[in-house]
Parts: sequence; C-alpha cells; structure tokens
Amino acid sequence: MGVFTALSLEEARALGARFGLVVTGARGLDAGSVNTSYELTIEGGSRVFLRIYEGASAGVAAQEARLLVHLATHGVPTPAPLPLACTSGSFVAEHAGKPAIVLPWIDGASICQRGVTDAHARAVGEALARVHLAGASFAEPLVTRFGPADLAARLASLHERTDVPGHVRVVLPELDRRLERLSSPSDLGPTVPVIHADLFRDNVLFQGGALAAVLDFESASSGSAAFDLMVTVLAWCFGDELDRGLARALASGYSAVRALSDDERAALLDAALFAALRFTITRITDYELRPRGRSMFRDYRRFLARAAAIDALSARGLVEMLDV
Ligand SMILES: Nc1ncnc2c1ncn2[C@@H]1O[C@H](COP(=O)(O)OP(=O)(O)OP(=O)(O)O)[C@@H](O)[C@H]1O
Ligand SMILES: N[C@@H](CCO)C(=O)O
Repeated sequence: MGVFTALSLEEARALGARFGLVVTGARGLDAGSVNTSYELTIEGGSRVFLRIYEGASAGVAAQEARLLVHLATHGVPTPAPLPLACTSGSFVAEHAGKPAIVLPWIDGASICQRGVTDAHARAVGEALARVHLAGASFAEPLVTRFGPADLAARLASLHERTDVPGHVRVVLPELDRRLERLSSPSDLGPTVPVIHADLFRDNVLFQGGALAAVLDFESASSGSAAFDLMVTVLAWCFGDELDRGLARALASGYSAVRALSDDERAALLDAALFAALRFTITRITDYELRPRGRSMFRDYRRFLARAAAIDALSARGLVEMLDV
C-alpha cells in the first residue's frame, strides 16, 4: 500500500529542486490507498510530505492545492502545499507523467476506533465546522463525484455486471429503494461551497491528544453541511454500534464553531441515511469488486449496518441525541 510509483533519490532531488528544496533522502510510505506518498528529508534534517497523484489530472491536483491554501489561510488545521520555486502561483510539479505536490510534514498519527475519546470527537467536529466556515469564501466551483446521479450510475452498473457476489446482489434492491427515496439533493438540506465529504479517522492526525491536521480533500465539493456532519459522525462514532456519547461530543464541537441552521437540523436524518448509502455503494464498487491487496479493504456491510442503526432513529430523536 502507498507506493505505486517509484522515485529514486536522484529523481527526488530533481523534484525537490522544483520547490526550492535540497533533498537528501526519500522514503516511500506505507500510507494511503489512492496516491503514492514519500517522506523527503531536506538538507538540515527537516522533512516534507510528497504526494504523487495516481488518478487525478494536473488540473484536479492544482484545484485541490488552491483549496488547501485557501483553507489553511482561513483557519483550517491543514498543511498548505509549497509553491513551485520558479512558477508563480503554481503548486503542482510532475513525476512519471503524474502530478505531484509537496506539503509540510505533520507529526502525528490517526486514532484507532477504540482510542477515540469525547475530546477527539469534539476536536474533529470543531475542525469540520472550520472547513465549512473557511470554505464559504472559496470562489471555485467544486462538483461532487458522489451525488445521487453518480450513485445511481454505480448501482445500475452493479445490476448489469455478472461478477457481483450473491451477498451483494441480494442487497441491491434495498440500495435502489434507499437511493430512490433520497434522490432529491434538497433532502440533504442547504449547501455550502466546501464540504470535506470523507472525514474518516485516517484523514485526521492527532499529536499528544491535540488535532494536528485534517487531510485528504480529494472528495471535497460543494454540498450539504448536514451531510458532511453525518458522514463524520458515522465515520467516528460507530464501533459495533452507534456511540451516542461520541456523536454528541462531535456535534457539540461542531456547534461551538458553527451553529446549524433550522433547515440543516431538519435534514440531519436524511443526510445520515444518504451518508450511509454513499459509503455502502462506493465500498461495493471500489473495494468489494476490486482485487484485494492494493489497499486496505473497507467493508460495505459496516455502512449498511449504520443505515439500519439510523433507521431506528427519528429525525427528532437524532437531533436530541446530537443536542444540536
Ligand atoms: N503532510 C503530511 N505529513 C505527514 N503525514 C502525512 C501528511 N499527509 C498525509 N500524511 C499521511 O499519509 C497518509 C495518506 O495520505 P493521503 O490521505 O493523502 O493518502 P491517499 O492515498 O491520497 O488517500 P486515502 O486516505 O484515501 O487512502 C495519511 O493518512 C497520513 O497518515
Ligand atoms: N473513507 C472511504 C474511502 C475513501 O474515500 C471509506 O471508508 O469508504
């Protein structure tokens, strides 16, 4: 996992020079499932993080870099990419025909589910609210790849494929029904210009109990703040079942920075159901039906179980549980 594109020390030196860095070491990291990551050591002993994009175009990488700069300069704890030394306003170099960016190194680690405390959950809620506030002034349109129409296309492809295992095939009618019920974007409440949309534990680094950085804005788009909050609750507050205390702590951190509007509050239940559906479907298409081993397996059943747990709540019950 983590190193899909090779980089020799000589190549690392040439790449680093484009950012005005004198690279003395390069180490591939066993981190991430989509892109290639390297730790580069810089003359003097400091480190930077190199990401080589495996799928995204240079244009997409450049837009993500501009978003990171915007968020980092507007109060979001996320590393801003380094600019290229000789090209003003540009952050993206190229290696092996793929876009590459360099970020300041962040010391920290992600938290395992059993290690998540109320304080962690609260800090994550606060950071998410900062993304929504800071993103309000980001002027570039960010279009989701995971809206109802995108999910419907994924489901349609599952119906057509002949290699879908039986345990997936039997849940397709349920997924169709759920998506049909939630297919109007207005169900999810008002939108903001930037949501993270994938704020899972592996995308947050903590150091000494404090949140060090929010990472990986590759799924960021304009979208419903209620949806983003519920993605984050589902990602952080479920062990084998919903941990109500953690969910409330996360929501209280969020509300302390940005209060939900009445319309956002009213949308929370459908937003939670849509969040559960989004990750159920993408985990089937992107993990269950792809060869194992390239990245850590993520089980769609865990998000189907979250959908069932949310089914057991009412809209009012969810608002009361989160105390928002
Ligand atoms: N600036 C940084 N400094 C130190 N470590 C970092 C930095 N950015 C990312 N990491 C580490 O590398 C890991 C992978 O990074 P990233 O999220 O960019 O990977 P990915 O392959 O693009 O995506 P995915 O999270 O979907 O697997 C992170 O979980 C984190 O542990
Ligand atoms: N965070 C996603 C994978 C990356 O988008 C999941 O757990 O399904």
